[in-house]
Amino acid sequence: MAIGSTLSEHLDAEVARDASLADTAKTILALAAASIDVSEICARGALAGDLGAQGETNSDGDVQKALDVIAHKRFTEALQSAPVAEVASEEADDVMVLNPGAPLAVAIDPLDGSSNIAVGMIVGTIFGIRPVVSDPSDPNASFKTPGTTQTAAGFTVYGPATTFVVTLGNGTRIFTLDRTDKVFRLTHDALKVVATANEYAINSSNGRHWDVPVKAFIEDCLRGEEGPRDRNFNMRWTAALVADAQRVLIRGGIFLYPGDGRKGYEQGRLRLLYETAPIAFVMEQAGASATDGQTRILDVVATKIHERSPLVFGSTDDVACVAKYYEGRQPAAGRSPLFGQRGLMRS
Ligand SMILES: O=P(O)(O)OC[C@H]1O[C@](O)(COP(=O)(O)O)[C@@H](O)[C@@H]1O
Ligand SMILES: [Mg+2]
Ligand SMILES: [Mg+2]
Repeated sequence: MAIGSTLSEHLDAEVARDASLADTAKTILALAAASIDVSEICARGALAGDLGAQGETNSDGDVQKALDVIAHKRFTEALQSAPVAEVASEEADDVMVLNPGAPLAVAIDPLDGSSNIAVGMIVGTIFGIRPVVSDPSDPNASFKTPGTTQTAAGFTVYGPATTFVVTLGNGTRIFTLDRTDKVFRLTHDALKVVATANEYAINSSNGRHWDVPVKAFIEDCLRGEEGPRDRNFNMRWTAALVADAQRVLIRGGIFLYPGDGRKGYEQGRLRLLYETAPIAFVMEQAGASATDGQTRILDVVATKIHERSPLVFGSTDDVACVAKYYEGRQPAAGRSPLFGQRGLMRS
């Protein structure tokens, strides 16, 4: 597809390739339209009111900000006009029933990176689309399938530019909002994430709570050229998963939000259905990887809709390197005499 083509044109091409994606394509268009509206609000910043004003606590224990609620409302309204039967939103306790009998279910994080709202930094929206599973005895049945059942996934980044990142299982592409025509235009076709890079993202203020493999991995990165990884690393943490994910797609590197020792953080902070599974689908379709440390994220099945999952994603060699630490094959340099010498253990 030519650079500059619209998201609509891309979706038409995907449906021409696979007619079973027609409902998914309609749903993506509804999500994109809502993203443009939320983008307009973000672009007004403080002129749009106190978007960071605190309200109720959501089912995950996070205090909702005004923009969380606005985005939830706008996206669920938009999905009402799409072939979507059920929505699992971060900002709703239970699965919402929109159009009974429709074929699709959507998991959505309407506003990702909420702590950035009040300071005017990057935020986003994350979504995963999957087929409805009818089970009269379980209202959450559609969301209890592995991430591999997603027909599409993606995210919007409300940053200096608004971008819409999407996969329908045929590569990952980035579309950038053309504010003049109010359409998303293709700017990054069929992304291919580099196999390794010298950049990692982790909230290191949690370092003392990490488990041994993550501590060892980060210690070895910090040792730079003098450690077993033989090179120096740069660190980035935007506090918005979407922004870190877009950077990894374009520049490579690795992102980690592991489980840690804090109460309630045993499985990390991020939610499987509307954060880690969609990001994993986007990453794999761009040639990158995503794991919870032991298991490929796309193989994990949720047992409840707000379930959390550790998340490690990014350049394949770097993710494989973290997996080695989890397998105990790569302890931090200096931890054991066996691994203490530079160059003995290379990733
Ligand atoms: O505040 P922390 O622990 O650094 O966590 C930041 C992470 O939490 C999130 O903000 C969670 O998403 P929400 O803002 O949608 O709850 C991610 O975007 C981000 O990567
Ligand atoms: Mg989020
Ligand atoms: Mg959120």
